[in-house]
Amino acid sequence: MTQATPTRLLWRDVTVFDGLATRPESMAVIVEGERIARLIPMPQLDAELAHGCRDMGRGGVMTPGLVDCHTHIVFGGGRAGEFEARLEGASYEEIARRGGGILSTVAATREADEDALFAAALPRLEAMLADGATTVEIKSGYGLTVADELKMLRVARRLGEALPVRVVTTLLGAHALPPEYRDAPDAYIDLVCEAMIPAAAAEGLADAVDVFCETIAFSVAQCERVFQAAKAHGLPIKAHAEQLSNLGGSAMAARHGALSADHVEYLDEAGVQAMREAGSVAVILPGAYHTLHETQAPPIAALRRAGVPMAVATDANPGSSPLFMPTLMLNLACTLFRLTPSEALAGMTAHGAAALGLGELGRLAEGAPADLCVWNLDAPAELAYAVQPGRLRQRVFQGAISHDI
Ligand SMILES: N=CN[C@@H](CCC(=O)O)C(=O)O
Ligand SMILES: [Zn+2]
Repeated sequence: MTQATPTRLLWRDVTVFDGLATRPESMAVIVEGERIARLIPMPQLDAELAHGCRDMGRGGVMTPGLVDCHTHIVFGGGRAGEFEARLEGASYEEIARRGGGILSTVAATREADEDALFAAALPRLEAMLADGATTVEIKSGYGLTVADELKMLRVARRLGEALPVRVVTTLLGAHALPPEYRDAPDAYIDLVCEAMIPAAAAEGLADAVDVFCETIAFSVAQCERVFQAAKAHGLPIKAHAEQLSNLGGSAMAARHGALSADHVEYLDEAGVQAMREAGSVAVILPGAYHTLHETQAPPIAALRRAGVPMAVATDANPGSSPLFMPTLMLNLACTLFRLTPSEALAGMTAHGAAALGLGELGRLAEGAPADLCVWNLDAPAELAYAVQPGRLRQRVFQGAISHDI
């Protein structure tokens, strides 16, 4: 429930995960307007500091608002049939090659108008907010015509206006080859570069440009052309890469200064080093790995050794990750990929923000934006340890309380 927010809000005795690590002491936190004004050990909280503050309660765990840096939550239709087909033995790639998978969502998304897409996506986004998200990236990629890609991006922008959340939009025109270009993939890339990117940039609808670099999608050379066009329009870039095979898309993306390479199950040492040198974030997507029953995990130890920041996201989409719960991903990142709870939480706060080029977000620090969550927990690790809805006590977005139980 949204409430009128006074200027100064005070929490006492909270355990703080600051976006990178848990603070060792019990803290007091004061929010003033849209910023965190004070973040201090409890003993330093005196009557003068507390004066005039609204008491927001005592105890619990405070984290930055969760940053889900990779989602596809605007789409038409559903893919339960494909889920069944996979359980009967078909692979994700086979389904894609026979025109199902992403292309079946493309057909349903083209059919739907903006209002229908908005109405379908709204509860998905609401579920993420109820689980602590304050920033959610949303990709296009199920339209694959100029008009339908822009339609998806407009819906994403509308979602950000309708709910107390920061929506970051990404143009993913190079997600799959649409049927009408079946024999002319380079001509489709021409369309992405010469029409889609300029139109999205002109209307201010895209905050970044993404590609799917994979044998069932686009080659490294084709993705590189998309990146050149994006950069010519001043848009940051990112890539779905090394999900099902090792094509070298992550290294190419890194050479172009990509914000992130996402999935990266098949990333090799050269790719890790290219990402390290470029400062690209590796976005780990355990939901797709889990749903597709993949067997090759991302090279977590190599990424850790190289100091490549690892983000964690839902990849919420109708096919490979129909999972709309950010905190579930914290658990899966730990259980499937052996991230520590602290690494997983950093992946959905500080590093998730970095993967979007929003370095100021995802941190609890004096002067940082007041996007934060208070959880009914004793320790931050519990967020990754158990999968349990309803633990969110308070959610503050841009200094305003948007959830308070
Ligand atoms: N890998 C490509 N794209 C999406 C899947 C989208 C879909 O299957 O609809 C992903 O991130 O997993
Ligand atoms: Zn994706």
